[in-house]
Amino acid sequence: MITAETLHKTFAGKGKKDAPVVAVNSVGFTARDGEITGLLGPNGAGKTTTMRMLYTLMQPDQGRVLVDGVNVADDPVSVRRSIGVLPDARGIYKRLTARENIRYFGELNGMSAAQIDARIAELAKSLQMEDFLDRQTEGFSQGQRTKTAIARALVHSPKNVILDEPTNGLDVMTTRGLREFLRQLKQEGHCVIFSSHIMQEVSALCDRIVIIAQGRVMAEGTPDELREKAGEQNLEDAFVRLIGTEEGLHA
Ligand SMILES: Nc1ncnc2c1ncn2[C@@H]1O[C@H](COP(=O)(O)OP(=O)(O)OP(=O)(O)O)[C@@H](O)[C@H]1O
Repeated sequence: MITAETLHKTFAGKGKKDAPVVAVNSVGFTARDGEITGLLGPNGAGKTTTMRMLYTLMQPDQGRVLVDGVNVADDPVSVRRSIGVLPDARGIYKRLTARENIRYFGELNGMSAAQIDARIAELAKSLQMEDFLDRQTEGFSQGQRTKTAIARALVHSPKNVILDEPTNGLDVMTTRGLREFLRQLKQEGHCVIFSSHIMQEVSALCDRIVIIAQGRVMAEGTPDELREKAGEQNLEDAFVRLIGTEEGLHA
């Protein structure tokens, strides 16, 4: 379970005249185990910055993050072991094959060679990576890179999974496969958080949705709760009403 409490993050403006950018302004929500929680918001809403604070890459100016009850600021090392992260910059090593990229992370997490091999076989099957698993990743398509980065994030079977725009740039079939995979993680009891600016993506997958715009949580709840809150039958109309603009909510 991941809880964000009143997170704030402001970036200093660059250049003499630039004002500071308030990227995240009092964001709070809880992502439960066995559920998929979606952070939905237009470009620049603060999703990536929020996620970076969840996965210990960035420290909030105010507020705190609890992962399974542990304050990230108190024990970032143990928290990192219990989370798997697909960062916005996928950052896979291009000289290594997909298998070597995944294996390296397994080693960093203290897994044995046999454990790593078994886990890679499982992930490669679920993510349909078998055809390119032993190719060097230089020249990989965006979908192949994303799958490699997801497998690498999950090699140590982390309880909590944080994915920044996982379906960005993926084709329809790959997206469907990935959705199935995320549902499988949920069924296994993992806590899954992912971000997206595509309303249809979030509504197809999420148990709970946190709508973020201009660094703030505009609304939060199940799709039904959001429809009720907005007084709209149609989820898309509900989003538009809650966010106050249609900008950025479409594919
Ligand atoms: N390192 C940084 N320095 C300065 N400003 C930043 C930095 N990182 C983010 N920002 C600003 O903070 C705001 C929120 O950015 P963020 O990347 O969190 O949004 P996002 O919701 O993930 O957007 P997108 O959907 O476009 O990826 C933006 O105005 C962005 O320009």
